[in-house]
Amino acid sequence: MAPRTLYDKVFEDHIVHKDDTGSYLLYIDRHLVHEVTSPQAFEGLKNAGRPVRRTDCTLATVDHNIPTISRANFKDVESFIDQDDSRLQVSTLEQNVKDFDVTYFGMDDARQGIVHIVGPEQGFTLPGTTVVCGDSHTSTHGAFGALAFGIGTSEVEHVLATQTIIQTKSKNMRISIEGDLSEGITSKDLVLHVIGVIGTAGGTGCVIEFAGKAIENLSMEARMSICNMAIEAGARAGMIKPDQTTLDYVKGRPLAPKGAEWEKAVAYWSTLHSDEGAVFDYDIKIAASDIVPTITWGNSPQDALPITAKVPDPSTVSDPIKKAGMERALQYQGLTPNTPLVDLKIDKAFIGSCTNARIEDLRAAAKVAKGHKKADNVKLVLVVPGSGLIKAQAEKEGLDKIFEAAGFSWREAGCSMCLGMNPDILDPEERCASTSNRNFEGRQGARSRTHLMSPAMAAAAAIKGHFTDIREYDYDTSDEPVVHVEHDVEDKLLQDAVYEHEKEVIEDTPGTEQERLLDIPKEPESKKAKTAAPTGGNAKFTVLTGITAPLYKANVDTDAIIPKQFLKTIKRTGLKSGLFYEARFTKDPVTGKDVETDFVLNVEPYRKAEVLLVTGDNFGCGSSREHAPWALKDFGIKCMIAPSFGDIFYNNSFKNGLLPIRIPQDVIQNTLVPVVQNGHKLTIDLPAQQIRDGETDEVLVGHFDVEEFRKHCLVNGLDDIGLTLQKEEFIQKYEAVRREKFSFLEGGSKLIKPIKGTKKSLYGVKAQEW
Ligand SMILES: CC(C)[C@H](C(=O)O)[C@@H](O)C(=O)O
Ligand code: SF4
Repeated sequence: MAPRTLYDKVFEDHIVHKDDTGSYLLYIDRHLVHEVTSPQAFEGLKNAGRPVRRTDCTLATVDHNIPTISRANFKDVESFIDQDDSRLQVSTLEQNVKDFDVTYFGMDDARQGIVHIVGPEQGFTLPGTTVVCGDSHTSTHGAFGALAFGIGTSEVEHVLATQTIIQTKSKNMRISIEGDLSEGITSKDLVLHVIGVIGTAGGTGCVIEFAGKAIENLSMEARMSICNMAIEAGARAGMIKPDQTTLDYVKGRPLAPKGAEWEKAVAYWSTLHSDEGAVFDYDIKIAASDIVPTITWGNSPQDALPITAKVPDPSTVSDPIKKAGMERALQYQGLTPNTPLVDLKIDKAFIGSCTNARIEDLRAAAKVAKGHKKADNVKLVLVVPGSGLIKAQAEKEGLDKIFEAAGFSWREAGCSMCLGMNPDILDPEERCASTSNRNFEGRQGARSRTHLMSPAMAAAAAIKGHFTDIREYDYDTSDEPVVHVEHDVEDKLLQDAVYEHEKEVIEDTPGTEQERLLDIPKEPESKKAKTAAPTGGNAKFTVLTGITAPLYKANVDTDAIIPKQFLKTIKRTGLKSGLFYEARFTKDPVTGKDVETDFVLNVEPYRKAEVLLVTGDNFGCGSSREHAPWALKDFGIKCMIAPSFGDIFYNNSFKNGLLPIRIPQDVIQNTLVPVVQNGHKLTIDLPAQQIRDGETDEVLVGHFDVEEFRKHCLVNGLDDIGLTLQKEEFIQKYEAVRREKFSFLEGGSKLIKPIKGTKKSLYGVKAQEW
């Protein structure tokens, strides 16, 4: 067999079926679910009368909408969450997990947390597995050598119903970080540096394998921070080969295989690495010694600079799109060219998110904060642990006390100010030192200004009041070691989280819970997904002649297409008014009401546009929110043309009957833009794969690419789930092989036994009744 990459191996081990058009059906081992992207998926299942096919492969928690204030008096969601739409989203998930028998960590369970922190913490995420979630930062789990990627809500429904996903093979990219990182340089600096080098579209169409000595020397926490931000480099996924560090992290986790199953798993995992001579489509090498403390200045994660640099100067840039983008970012961020970054004062700091809210991150921030006070100009420093277990661990180590003494605010677990779907937001024009992963316009609140950096740098900025080079920071080393790391406390907590089922199993039956589960009969037939004939999901897309609105912008992220406040709906429709909300509306200073701007879709004749013609790369990058295509569709847009698209957005568009077309930038600019002025129409002929002048019928683009399977579904308006369920026979065959070959994956989230009745959760309140 030819040498294969890590990605090739994991991909191939999950193929359920490959069709003639080159489209694959992949089996999904682990599905994480949160409240934002699941309501419409569960509703779809209910409407079609379909069950969740593998509840053992599914694990749900709440993270985005929940307040981070103390839960000491928490009784229930209804009384605890003030914001109506947030409460509805959380309570909808609570109902759905009951209706579909999905394992769930709710707000009264110490195991609740950000979905990408909970999965690895519980050992639900395992090397060599396929992991999906309706969330772009699912790439985090690739740190274990899993193939992990974000999906849209339609795909969430598809996975819930079929335990599979339709995929095409991505390209292989390797980024090797050679040599050793310098003293004080963290994984966050490393990944920001990488994105600064390759750009936010650099990984488009690829799965990135991070390799090299600097990566191998990193802890699992640090590796997760890197893979987490692979999505910010435009990649489908990021992966790191599993090694001893991985095994040490996984072993003993509640859902990790035990006994003979562990040995079997380790034997398989040891085969998961790129073979000598494996071919990468792109092979990038970066010297670790080039990496210094790095922060972002603009509104894209690629706007990364060494902390020693100055705010960039657009007058030195010749490319007009780049120059305009830079000017816009400087204006939005309130920055003057050539100001040293260390001279920029901050208003708030945020230490948290799925990138940097793990115990190691909190320890790094506490080390900086210890013995100091936040600067007077800093109004708030939020420290938000990634999960209840991390919170408890940090408290055992006394980190909460260090933060509180420094004037920081110590919170409960959740996504918090990373995107502010809960009450944690910045006020307009506030500048924030943030350990999160996105600095898009409006990300942390309307007109907020975000700068991304490592936990140590964010804490240092909070203490000094301005951005600070951590290498020059004056640590307080007067006392005993700043953080006394008690690893056994963490281990104990994890064990506590499973003590119930372990006791039960060991007493009842020989062997582990997992081995026992292998003997239980398959799910009753009545619970199996029904093999329904494909139903018409979307309107058919054949030939469209429509007004085409030009949009002269690059890197339009899905936060810009539909901001966070519109994600709180539990429906797929009604999003028209939220489309490009920040660009389309401004607040009247007197009445406070929304007033339309001169944004292209507010101007006649483009109010009736059916095609969006984008001149810059990477349209729809960032978050996996399917609300972006839903909003476009609601507005009346049916087709988007751009030089390139964010991967998840591209996928989501097809699922909703929209056609995204990739056309080279020079053709867009020189051939299409001149034609579409003043409402002149374009004809998009999908069967012929051509773009013509909508009025003269002159051929403008003789051929555009679209994958055969996607075209077939669009032209016939087909529903993917119906089509996949016709492959039931193949899915069952795969499952039979899986039970044998990957027996250590059986049981999954069903190995978690709820903490019942007399047992108290770490918050002193009763855990969920099952
Ligand atoms: C809400 C969810 C769809 C989104 C994502 O996919 O990333 C969120 O987690 C984010 O970070 O913007
Ligand atoms: S990026 Fe932020 S909002 Fe998205 S999952 Fe991570 S913490 Fe939550």
